[in-house]
Amino acid sequence: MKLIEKTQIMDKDAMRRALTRIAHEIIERNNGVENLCFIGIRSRGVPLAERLTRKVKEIEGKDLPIGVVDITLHRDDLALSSGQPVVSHTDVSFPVSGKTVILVDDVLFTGRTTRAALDAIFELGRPASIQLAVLVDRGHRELPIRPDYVGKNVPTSLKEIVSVYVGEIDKEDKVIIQEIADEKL
Ligand SMILES: O=P(O)(O)OC[C@H]1O[C@H](OP(=O)(O)OP(=O)(O)O)[C@H](O)[C@@H]1O
Ligand SMILES: O=c1cc[nH]c(=O)[nH]1
Repeated sequence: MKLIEKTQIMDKDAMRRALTRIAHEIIERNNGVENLCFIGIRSRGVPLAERLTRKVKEIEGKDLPIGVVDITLHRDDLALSSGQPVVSHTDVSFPVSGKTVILVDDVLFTGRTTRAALDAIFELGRPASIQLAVLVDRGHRELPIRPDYVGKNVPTSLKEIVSVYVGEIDKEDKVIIQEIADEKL
C-alpha cells in the first residue's frame, strides 16, 4: 500500500500538552486516583499509558499499575475498516476486578480494536468501570464506542491514515496524516 504524507497534525509539544491535559482530566473525573489502573493497547498505546501514569504520579504522587493487551488486526480488505481484531496476548499482572481501568490507545477509528480489548479485560475479571483514552479520534466508528479522553479530534476521509509516532518506538514524537495513493477504496 503506497502512502503519501500529507500533513503533520501534532508535534512533540502538542502531544505532551494533550497527555498532560488528559492526565488532569482523568484525575478530576475520578476524584483522585484511588482504584485506578492503566491498560495500554500494544503497540503505541503502551508508551502513551506509561507517559500518562508518569504524569499522574507527578501530579498526585502515586504509582499506578499498568498492563498491556495485544490485539492483532486481520484486515479483510485494504479499506482499513472491516478488520477482525483478535486478542493475541494479555499481560496484566494485577487484579482488574473492582478497579477503574483506563484503557489507552493511540488512534480510535472503527472501534473494533477497543471492542477486542474490552473483551480481553472482561476475560480477566469484572472492573468497576472502563474509561477510554486516545491520542487521536479520527471518526468513522462502526460500533457504539466513544472515548472518554481525547488528545485531538481529527476529521478524516476513508482514504487517509493517521499515524502516531512515539519516541519509545519510532525515535520521535509526531502525528501525521497520510493518504492511500494506489488502492481501490
Ligand atoms: O478503531 P480501529 O479501527 O480498530 O483502529 C484503531 C487501531 O488501529 C491501530 O492499530 P493497527 O492495527 O494499525 O496496529 P499498530 O498498533 O501496530 O499501529 C491503532 O493503534 C488502533 O489500535
Ligand atoms: O488511520 C488509522 C486507522 C487505524 N489505525 C491507525 O493507527 N490509523
